[in-house]
Amino acid sequence: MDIIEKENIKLKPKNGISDTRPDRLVCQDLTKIYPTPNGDYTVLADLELRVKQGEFISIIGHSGCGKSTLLSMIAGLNDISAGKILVDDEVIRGAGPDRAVVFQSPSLFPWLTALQNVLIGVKQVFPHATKSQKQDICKYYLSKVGLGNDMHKRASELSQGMQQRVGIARAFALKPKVLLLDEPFGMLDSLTRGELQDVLLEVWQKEKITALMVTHDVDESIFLADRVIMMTSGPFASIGDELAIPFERPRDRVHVLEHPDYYEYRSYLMNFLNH
Ligand SMILES: Nc1ncnc2c1ncn2[C@@H]1O[C@H](COP(=O)(O)OP(=O)(O)OP(=O)(O)O)[C@@H](O)[C@H]1O
Repeated sequence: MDIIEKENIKLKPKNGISDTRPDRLVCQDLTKIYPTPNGDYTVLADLELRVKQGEFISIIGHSGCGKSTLLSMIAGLNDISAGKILVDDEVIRGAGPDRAVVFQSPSLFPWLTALQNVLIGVKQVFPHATKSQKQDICKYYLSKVGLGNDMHKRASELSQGMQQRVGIARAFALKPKVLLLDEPFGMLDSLTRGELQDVLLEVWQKEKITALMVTHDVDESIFLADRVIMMTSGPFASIGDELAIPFERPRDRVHVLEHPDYYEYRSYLMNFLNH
């Protein structure tokens, strides 16, 4: 028996922990076909995924396997070729405020302040709230991400890390049912990346929004998630395996790194990616 098999046997029972929370998000037989000049390209085929209310999922897989395609279909920004996506048992049709997205680059309006940038979405999602209620929602989340003193600065005056903090505040301020994060820290230096992972976890811990995050970083996937989903390589990609991460919450980076099971989880994921 080689090391991988041993690790599989040790880890599998932990994946069997029963979770009685209802499903928030379900992908059924999800297929995505892109037409290309050389014919149809089936990126995802018959993908099945169930995510519980309040669960934090990380999605890892090789470059080009279809992670962003999956996320953009859940966001309603990319057509579904076959199958369906349900949020709280209702089939989604296009984008909606119940699903907020944080992209790698937050695409803020540079001439508007951080507060004004967050307000744009809040005005659309809460049209009946008073002006001060809308402002309070934005200020609350901007403070939560550490921009309490910088919310009146124009986006063009903010560092990349600060802009991504605005992106996170903007997503949470919409009070979505599902938060979709597509490599949100991919462009940041490792120190800022760690800081924003902590910020994200802190706000998520309070709000318990169902979250799906695409990442290339195995350590990030473990630190943040309740469950890491491993996608097979495309074409015809789907979910190849999954790993439950039962570390207690709230999580502390040092405790997670020192946990006796940490390197077992890490090598399980690395083995998947390397085979
Ligand atoms: N609009 C499109 N038309 C045709 N092919 C596309 C289109 N968008 C993506 N693809 C292809 O679909 C595949 C999956 O792309 P996707 O961006 O979803 O992968 P990914 O896993 O997120 O990649 P990465 O990790 O590098 O960001 C790739 O082969 C890509 O070239």
